[in-house]
Amino acid sequence: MMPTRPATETTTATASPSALRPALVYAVFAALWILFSDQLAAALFHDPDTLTLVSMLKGWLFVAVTTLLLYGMVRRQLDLAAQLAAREQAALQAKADAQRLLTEISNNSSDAIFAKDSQGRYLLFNQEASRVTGVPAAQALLLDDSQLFPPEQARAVRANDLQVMMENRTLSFEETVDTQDGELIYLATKGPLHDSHGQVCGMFGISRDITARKQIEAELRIAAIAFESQQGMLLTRPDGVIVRVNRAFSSLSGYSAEDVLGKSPALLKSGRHDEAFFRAMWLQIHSSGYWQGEVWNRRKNGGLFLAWLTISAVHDEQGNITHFIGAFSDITDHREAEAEIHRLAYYDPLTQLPNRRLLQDRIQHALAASERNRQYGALVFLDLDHFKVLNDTRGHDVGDQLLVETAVRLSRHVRESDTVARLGGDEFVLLLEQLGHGPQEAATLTGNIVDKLREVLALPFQLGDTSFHASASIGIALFLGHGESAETLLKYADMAMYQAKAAGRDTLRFFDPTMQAELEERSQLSGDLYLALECGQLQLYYQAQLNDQRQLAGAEALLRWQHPARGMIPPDHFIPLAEESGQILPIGQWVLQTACRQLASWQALGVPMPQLAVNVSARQFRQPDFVEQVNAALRDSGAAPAQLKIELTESMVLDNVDDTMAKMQALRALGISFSLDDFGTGNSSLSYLSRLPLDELKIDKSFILNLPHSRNDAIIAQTIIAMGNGLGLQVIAEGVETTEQRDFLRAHHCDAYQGYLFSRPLPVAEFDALRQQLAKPDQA
Ligand SMILES: Nc1nc2c(ncn2[C@@H]2O[C@@H]3COP(=O)(O)O[C@H]4[C@@H](O)[C@H](n5cnc6c(=O)[nH]c(N)nc65)O[C@@H]4COP(=O)(O)O[C@H]3[C@H]2O)c(=O)[nH]1
Repeated sequence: MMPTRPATETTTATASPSALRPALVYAVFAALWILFSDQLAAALFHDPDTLTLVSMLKGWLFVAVTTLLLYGMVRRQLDLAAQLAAREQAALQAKADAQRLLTEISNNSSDAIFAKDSQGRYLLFNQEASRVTGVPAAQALLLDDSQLFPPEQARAVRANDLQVMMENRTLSFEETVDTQDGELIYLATKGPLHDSHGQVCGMFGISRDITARKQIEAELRIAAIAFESQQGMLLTRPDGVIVRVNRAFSSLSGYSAEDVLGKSPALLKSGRHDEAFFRAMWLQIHSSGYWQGEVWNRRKNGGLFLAWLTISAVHDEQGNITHFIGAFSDITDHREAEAEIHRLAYYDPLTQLPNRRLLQDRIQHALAASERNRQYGALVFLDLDHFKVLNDTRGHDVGDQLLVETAVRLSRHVRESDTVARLGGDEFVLLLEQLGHGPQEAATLTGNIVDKLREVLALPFQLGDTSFHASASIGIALFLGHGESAETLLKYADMAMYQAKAAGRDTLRFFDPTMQAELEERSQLSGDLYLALECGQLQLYYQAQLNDQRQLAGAEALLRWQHPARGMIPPDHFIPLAEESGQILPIGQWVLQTACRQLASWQALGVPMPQLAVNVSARQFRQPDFVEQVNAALRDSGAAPAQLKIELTESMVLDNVDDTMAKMQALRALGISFSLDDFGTGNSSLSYLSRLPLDELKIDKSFILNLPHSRNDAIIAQTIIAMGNGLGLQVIAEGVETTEQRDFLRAHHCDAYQGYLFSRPLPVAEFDALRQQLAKPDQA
C-alpha cells in the first residue's frame, strides 16, 4: 500500500439562511422578554390576573424559545455532520481514482516503474517490471531485490536506493541486472517518498532499458578508437570526396586534415601506377566492396612511400554505398627490410651472386624443367687454385677483389638463363641448363662453356698494383630429370672438382660413377677410423733422413693404419678423411705423444737420435691450445724439445699468418724446430717465408722424381737449395730413390736426403736395426 498524505480539510463558514434563523429567534425572544419584564408588566398592567397571565406567558415563552434554540442547534450540527460525511466520501473516491490512474499509467509505460519502502520491499511493481523479472506484480510486492536479482546486482541496486533516501533527492543511475531478456543495462531515475510528516519513508524509481544504446555507444567508442589507430584512415563520400582523416593519416602522409578535407585522395598519387591499376581496383571495390594491396603514395613533401592499403565500402540498410573507408600503413621500411633479408638469405654479400640456398632452389627448378623437356643440365663446381695463398700473402682485400672479379667474369660468360653462385671461399658453382638431349652432346657443350671460362679466368687480374693469373679446378656433374637430388648433384660436382685438384689443378673432371664408389668407400673408411685409435690399429713408422756423409741426420714419423680387413692403409688415404671428420685432432695428438715417447725411450736407451720430424695437420695446428698440447706431450714423455721437429706445409703456414707466426714463435721458444714440407708446390711469397722461424726446407718429392733429366725440376731443385742456403736454412730432399738423384742433389749442396734409396718408412724395431747398421763406421 502506498502511504498517502491525508487530505487537508478546510471548512469555511458561509452566511446561509438557516444560519440566520437562531439570531432572529433571539431577537424576538429579547423583545418579548423586555415586553414581559416585571417592571414593564407592573407599569403596564395593574391587574394581578393580567400580571399572572403575563408571568405565565413569560414562562411559556422561555420554554418555547429555549426549545427552538435547542432544535436549531441540533439541526445545525446534523447538517454539518452530513456535509462532512459527503466530503469524506468524495475524497475517498478521488483517492481511489488516483490509485487506479497511477496503476493504469504505470502499467502502460515501457519503463519499469516501482516503489519500495525504506526496507527495500516493493510497494509498486508495474507490468514492465513484471515482464522483465518474470515475477507477477502481486508476488513482487513485499519482496526485495535480493529475491529478484543475483546478490552482486541486488547489492548495487540497494546501494543506489539508500543513497537516494539518504540524500533525499532524485538521482539517476546505470544499473545492470539479469532479466528474462538477459543482462540488461537500465538508466534508473530514483526519488524519495515521504510520509505524512514529510519524513522519507521509501523511494520510487523509473528504469529505462538503455542496453541497446550502450552497445551503440560502445561500438561508436570502439570505432572512434579504431579510426584513431596506428593506421592512416580516410573516409570519403561515394563521389570520392574526403570527409574525415585520422591523425595517423596526417603523420604518414604529411597532410593535415584541413589540407585534404573536401578533396580527392588522388592528391596522394605517386604516379607509379597507371590508370589500369586504379580501374581494376575500383572494379573490385564495386563488385566485392573490398580491395587490399600495395600502393605507392606520395607524401606532402613529395617523398614516396609504399602503403598496404585496404579500401572497404560502407553500405546503408538499403545496401547503398554511403562511404568508402581507406586504411593504410607505411610498409616501405618493411619492404626494404624484407628485400635486405632476402638478399642476405639468398645472395653472397661479397659478389652479389646467389648463395648455396638460392642455388639449391634453382637446381630444384632446373631438375623439374629437365624432367619436363628431357634436356640435360650440368652443375659445374669451380674452385680457384691457390686462392688461400693469395689471400694470406696479399691480404684479404686483394683476395676479395679476385673473388668479385671472378664473379663478374663468370657471370658475363654464361647465358642469362644460367646461374652462377658462390658457395663461400673460392668455390663457385655454375648451373647450366638446356644442354641437349644426349649425354655426349651435353658433355661437349659443357666442356666448351667451361673451356671458355678457363680462358677468361686465365686472363690477368689486375689486383691493386699486381697482376695475377688465376686457374681453377673444375668438377662437372651432368643431370637429366629428377634422378638425383640437388644436394647429391652438388656432392658429385664437388667430388669431380676434388679429382681435378688431385690431378694437379687447373683442369676439369666430369663426375663418373667410380667416383661414387670411391665416395662410398671413403665414408666406410671414415666410419672404421673411429675405432682405429681405440683398438690400437694406428702405428708410427720411421723413415731415416741421412746427411751428406750417409749418417743418420734424423727421422720422420709416418702414420700407418693397420686395418683389420683392408690391411695397411697409407696415410694419404685416411688423413684427409680424418681432417674432414675432425678425428685428426685425437689422432694428431696420439702421433705427437707416441713420437715424443719414442724419443724419450731412445734417449733412455742412450740411442743418439738427432731429430724426429712429426707431421702436423692444418686443423691440428689451428687449435688454440696446440702449443700447450705439444708442450704437454714433451713434458709427459720427458723428451728433449730440441729433438722434435714439426713439419708444416706451405699452404698451412700461409693460411693464417698471424696465428702461424705466434704459434711457431712460442714453440721455437720451447726449443722445437720447424721444417717446411712439400716445398715448391705452393705459391709462396719468398719474402714472407724468410720471416718465419724455419729451420729446414723440404723439397717435395715431385721435383726429385725426374731428376736429373727434367730440366725444369732440376732448376727448381737447384733454386730451392740455393734459396735455402741463402736463408741459412737446412735443405732436405724427400723421395730420393736413385743414386743419380742423390748425386745431383749432393752436387748442388743439398744437406740431407730421405727416400727409398736409403730406406722405406719402417716399424720401430726395423728402424732401430737400420739405425744400428748406419752407425757402423763402414756405412759412412
Ligand atoms: N714415392 C716415394 N715416396 C717416398 C719416398 N720416401 C718417402 N716417401 C713417402 O713420402 C711421404 C713423405 O711424407 P710427407 O711428404 O710428409 O707426406 C705424408 C704426410 O703429409 C702425411 N702423413 C703421414 N703421417 C702423418 C701424420 O702422422 N700426421 C699427419 N698430419 N700427416 C701425416 O701423409 C703423407 C704420406 O705419407 P706416406 O704415405 O707415409 O708417404 C711418405 C713417405 O712414405 C720415396 O723414395 N719415394
